[in-house]
Amino acid sequence: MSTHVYLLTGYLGSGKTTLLHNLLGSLREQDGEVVVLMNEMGEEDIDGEQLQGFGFPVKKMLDGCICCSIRGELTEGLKEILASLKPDKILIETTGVADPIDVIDGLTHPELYDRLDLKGTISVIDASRFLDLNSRFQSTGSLVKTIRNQVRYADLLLVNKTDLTTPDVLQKVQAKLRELNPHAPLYETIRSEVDLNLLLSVKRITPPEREEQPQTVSVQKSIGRLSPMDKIKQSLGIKTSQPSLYNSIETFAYPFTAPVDGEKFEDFLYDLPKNVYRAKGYVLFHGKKELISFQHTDNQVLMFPFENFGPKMVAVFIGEGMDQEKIKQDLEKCYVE
Ligand SMILES: Nc1nc2c(ncn2[C@@H]2O[C@H](COP(=O)(O)OP(=O)(O)OP(=O)(O)O)[C@@H](O)[C@H]2O)c(=O)[nH]1
Repeated sequence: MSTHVYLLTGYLGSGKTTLLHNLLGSLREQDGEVVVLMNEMGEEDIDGEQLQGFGFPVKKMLDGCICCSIRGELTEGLKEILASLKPDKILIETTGVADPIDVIDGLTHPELYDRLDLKGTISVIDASRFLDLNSRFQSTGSLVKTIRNQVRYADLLLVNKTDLTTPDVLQKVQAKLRELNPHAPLYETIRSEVDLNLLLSVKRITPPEREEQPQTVSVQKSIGRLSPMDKIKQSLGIKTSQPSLYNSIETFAYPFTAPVDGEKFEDFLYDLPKNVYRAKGYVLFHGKKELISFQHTDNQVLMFPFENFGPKMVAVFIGEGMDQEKIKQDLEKCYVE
């Protein structure tokens, strides 16, 4: 029997890890082996630390983006998981800037094709930022395709963070999502809370249901038949040699050398330039004992005490064209003199 695979996608900070938390919490009460495969951009793993403790193996790929190591790490990782753990389900959380098509490429590697059954792609959308990201990236052209593909190729859409938006904006978000993907079931959520059974019964949307894509499919005429990977691409209506848009995204990690002033650090996060899409990590505030886990997306800063076993004090930044030196200098001003 093949292993069921669920792909969790969505832009940076949309709520994928929160969804994994919820899913693992519910799956713990059911039978069957579950393995989580996640990748974290940058050198440090922040989300993985927070997923420990559910009793399921969490396999991490830290070395860059899932889509760039598709024939290497993802394939090798999956092969290893299948051989050693023989799970019933694999949940894959992709980095927020992965194009689901690239990941589907990896899953359709010839050696894995028969052993994995991709049940569907679940896309988490940050309702409070979707319209802004869509128009902002449209003007730069850099990530808009990835963001749209995360919607377009989803088999189920979770419109998350509805608590941070108004009914009016929500309606516009839904209209835009429906334009991109008229068929996927769509659920509004807060903190990615949704009935587990709805997620697990996700079904791949088959080609006739998909909107016609403007791109033409380049069939391998010389061979006369399509490889499994190209079949998937064809079914998705895309070219077989689509370049990844990932290249323009960069990450860096900054290890803290001492505790910081809490207020200065909060200001630092709020003042981060717009081209820093995400910052997250663990930090110690001067005079306090407990570690603080922080999360930053462009309109939100969240901090909470973190009592798990001791992760390193580190900040990870994800963005485009970031002035790393300036960010590090600003961060160092947060140390207590
Ligand atoms: N207000 C609010 N916050 C949320 C909601 N869902 C998630 N969050 C918070 O948003 C932040 C980002 O959520 P994550 O689940 O880490 O998002 P992600 O998509 O895994 O982020 P990346 O790993 O960077 O791609 C966290 O601090 C969450 O607690 C929501 O519905 N409402």
